[in-house]
This record gives sequence, C-alpha cells and structure tokens, in this order.
Amino acid sequence: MTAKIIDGKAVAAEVRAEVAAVVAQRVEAGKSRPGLATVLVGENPASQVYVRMKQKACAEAGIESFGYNLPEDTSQEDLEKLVRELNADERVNGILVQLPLPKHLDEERVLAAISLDKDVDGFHPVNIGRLAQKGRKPQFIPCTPAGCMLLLRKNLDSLEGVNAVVLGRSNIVGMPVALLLVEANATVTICHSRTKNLPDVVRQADVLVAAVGRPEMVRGDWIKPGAVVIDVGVNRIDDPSAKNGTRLVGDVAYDEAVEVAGAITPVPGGVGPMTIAMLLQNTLKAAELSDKQ
Ligand SMILES: Nc1nc2c(c(=O)[nH]1)N[C@@H](CN(C=O)c1ccc(C(=O)N[C@@H](CCC(=O)O)C(=O)O)cc1)CN2
Repeated sequence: MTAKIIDGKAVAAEVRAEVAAVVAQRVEAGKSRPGLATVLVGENPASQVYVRMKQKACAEAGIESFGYNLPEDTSQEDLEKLVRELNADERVNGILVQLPLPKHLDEERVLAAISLDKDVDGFHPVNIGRLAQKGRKPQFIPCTPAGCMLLLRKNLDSLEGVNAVVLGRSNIVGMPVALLLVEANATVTICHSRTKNLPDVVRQADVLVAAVGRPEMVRGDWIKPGAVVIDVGVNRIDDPSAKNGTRLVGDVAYDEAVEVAGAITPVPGGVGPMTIAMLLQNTLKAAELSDKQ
C-alpha cells in the first residue's frame, strides 16, 4: 500500500486564509495592520527567493512588509543598529533576519538583539530557552518546527508515547522540533552525523522528521512500515531530464519511502510552504500582543 501524501501546500493555504481573514477583521475594526520587517544581508540566491516569497505572502494576507536588503559586507554594528531601530518602529510587529548570515556576522548576537515581542522567527535565546524548559511557554515558536507539528497533529490522533526520531540537530529545525515533540509527550531520539547504526535507529520511528539537508539520504528500507514521515529537506540536485536541469528533492528518497510509510510529506509542497504560513501566523500574534501593550 502506498502512503497518504500530506499536502503541506493545502494546509498552508488554510492557515494563510485564516490569517488573512483575521487581519481583515482587525483592520475593519480600526486596529493597526500587522507589519513584518524582513532583513536580508548579502546575495544568497536561495535566501533572496525565500524573502521574496515571505513578502508576497504578507501582501496576500494584508500584512505590511518592510524589506531591508543590506550588502554582504555589512558590519555587526550596523546590523544590530538596524535591529534596534526596528524594535522601536511601531509599524513593525515582527522582525525576520533571514538565515544564514554571512560568515563574519555573529548570528547569536543579532538574534538576541531582536525584541522578544517581535521575535516572530522564535530564535531569540529566551524563546528557545523557554521551549527547552518544562512548563514554560515561548512567546513564539520557530516557523518550520511549528509547521511540522501542525502537519503531525493533522495526521495522527496522538503523539503521546510515540517513538519520534529527528534526523538533524540544527537551531532552525532539528533541535526545536525535538523539543516540541518532547512537549507533546513523544519519546524522542535525535540523530546526527555521529549516530551509530543510523538506519536501525530510524527503523524504530513511528514518526520521522528528516532535517539533515542531504539529498535522499533516508532510503525506503530505513522506514518502519506505516510510519509518518515529515521531510524538511529542500535540496536542489542536477537532473538533465528536468526543465532547467535541476530539481528539488528532500532528505528522504520519496519514491522508495512512499511505498513503506503510512503518510509522507512531498518535496516540494510539504513542509516548505508551512514555514511561511506559520510566519504569517506569528506576525499576526505579534500584532495582537502589541494591541494589549
Ligand atoms: N530567518 C529564517 N531563516 C531561515 C528559515 C527560517 O524559518 N527563518 N528557514 C529556512 C528557509 N526558509 C525560510 O526562510 C524556507 C524554506 C523553504 C520554503 C519553501 O516554501 N519551499 C518550497 C520550495 C521552494 C523552491 O521552489 O525553492 C517547498 O518546499 O515546497 C520556504 C521557506 C532557512 N532560513
């Protein structure tokens, strides 16, 4: 039997429509239009695409976006100064610093400079710290991990006691999604480049979240029959038979895994679109928080 395909694009469209409806209501009621500042340093082509996608999604949801494109050689001081100005800007409810930053910049210091109330990416050390502590609630949950959890909740009755394996330990996806799975009472194993007998560990997973950034690394025979597979990888590989000579693949060998898994996210059209939908949701939440201040 082939797996159920988890249509992230459709779920993301639902989230985006809900956000757009609430934004329209709040503007109608005389409240401010939510605003998102996007900060892009340098000319990483993938980052440029993602920032444009975020700005377009904001426009479609009625959220105002303020784009700041800074040169590659921007100094730490100038970047932090911009962040402080955006912290003080009343039109801006959320600040998004696109990652990765150029190597000479200290990402941790930049993220820590963002006001907690505007940390719509959820990467501020206090938000991540709260995520890691029992009984504490972060103001904002990082977007891709939040998207993974929504897809899981829509496709599983409960995460209680399930064996969840997270492949990858990045700050953007692997670590926060593992913390969210723990909070949901799953039994979580985090795997990484030094994990021994990786295929055997992955075979124990009722839920697999693959976020290593290695094209099609997880093979079909690593998957437990019936498992729910969330593929976070977005890898561009050469393919002479594709339209422009390249195509996107995930971290999971989809054609093999689809024959074994119970449900699986495709790439593209799975987790990726959820990232932007959750960013809009966080930006709306930030605007609602600012109403109360
Ligand atoms: N500040 C941040 N930086 C980065 C984040 C983040 O959440 N905050 N995540 C990633 C990249 N990312 C958003 O920034 C992102 C990745 C993928 C997609 C997406 O929709 N992918 C599509 C395919 C798009 C394509 O054709 O290239 C899909 O999977 O269907 C959206 C956002 C790193 N940086």
